[in-house]
Amino acid sequence: MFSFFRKKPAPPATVHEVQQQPPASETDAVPADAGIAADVSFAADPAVLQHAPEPAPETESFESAPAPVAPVDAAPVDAAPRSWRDRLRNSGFARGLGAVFVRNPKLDDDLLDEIETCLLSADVGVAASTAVVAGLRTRMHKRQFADAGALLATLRAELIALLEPVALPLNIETGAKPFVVLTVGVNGVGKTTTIGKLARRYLDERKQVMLAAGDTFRAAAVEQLRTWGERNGVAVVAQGAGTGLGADPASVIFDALQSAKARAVDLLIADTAGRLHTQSGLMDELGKIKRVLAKLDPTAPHEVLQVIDGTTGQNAISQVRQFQKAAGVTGLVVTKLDGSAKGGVVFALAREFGLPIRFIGLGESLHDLRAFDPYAFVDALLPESFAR
Ligand SMILES: Nc1nc2c(ncn2[C@@H]2O[C@H](COP(=O)(O)OP(=O)(O)OP(=O)(O)O)[C@@H](O)[C@H]2O)c(=O)[nH]1
Repeated sequence: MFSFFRKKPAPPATVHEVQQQPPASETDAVPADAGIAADVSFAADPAVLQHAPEPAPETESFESAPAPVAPVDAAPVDAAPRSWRDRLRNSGFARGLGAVFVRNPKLDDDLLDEIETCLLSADVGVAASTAVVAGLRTRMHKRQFADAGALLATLRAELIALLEPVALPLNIETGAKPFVVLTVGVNGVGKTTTIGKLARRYLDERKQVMLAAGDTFRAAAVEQLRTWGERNGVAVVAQGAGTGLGADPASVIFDALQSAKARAVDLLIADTAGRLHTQSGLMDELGKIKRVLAKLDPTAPHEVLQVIDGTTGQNAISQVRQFQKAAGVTGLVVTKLDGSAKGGVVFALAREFGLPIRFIGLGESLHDLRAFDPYAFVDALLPESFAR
């Protein structure tokens, strides 16, 4: 079904494989002439050569077998989005606070201790939990709450106030063309899946999107992006030979930016391999990717988006600290908040770093990557009767 082309450009330039399939139902979402399979040529460029040690593969074209279905493709595209509350139903936060308030408890220090325990066990973190409960305690001692309901209303307001400063949407309309998003994070947090969902979101906004398969460590990640790209009409730049494994990620992403610029793409989203924040060599590689991108566009990447697994708990804090140091993180995505008892990490991150939380992942469907909305998030976590 899908045609793959392996090209042998003028040596010794890198060979990257690029495919574009017009989407079955949205041909107009991506202009026909946006396809880059037919004319991609990677002319020898000193900057490319400097970062491209891979030998060029033989020229070859063949019909591929259907690619394996990646999770993001398997997700029903047009399934009706489920509510935040529905998605966060398993949150320990919601259950814990619900249990505390359901019996209309007495306004006393024990109640505040119970609330603090709920916040701590949902991974809100010591600093944020203590600050929130201390504020409630002061007001309670000043007799500012008529009943438990009034206290809960203030708790809601305090939690929203913690999150509001970080609820800053990702704005790709900055004049940068393309706007470059470099996606980073530890292994398995949901980077590749998030990229597929993000690409879909911006395709739906009629943006021309390109993906760079900079995860040259995990074959499935490259396949996942390729499959996704083929089915949605999004060009994917990857190392040309088969899996693309072992290629220099900086080189792949550099070439992707070059292609994206040549084709006036609006948004380039680059995947990177998962790495432990404690692996200093791999962390340094992110710095190299940024330096190489800056050779083509001194303002790129325009967003370094760190994906955090919302079930990670407080370890998320040290992850962000290390990635911020190595890659200058400018925004966060917190995934897997569905099915997590620990959604409180969002508050801990907000308080600790003040970094924009761009999106949160509430499930595996394409609709489940939501722009971060602190009101909807907090109301989904609090007992239903108190949500505004
Ligand atoms: N429930 C749930 N699962 C998610 C969410 N986001 C991602 N996942 C799942 O998390 C798993 C890992 O996702 P990947 O996108 O492969 O993770 P990755 O960060 O690219 O992995 P590495 O390349 O190994 O670093 C997949 O099974 C995804 O479907 C989410 O918001 N909710």
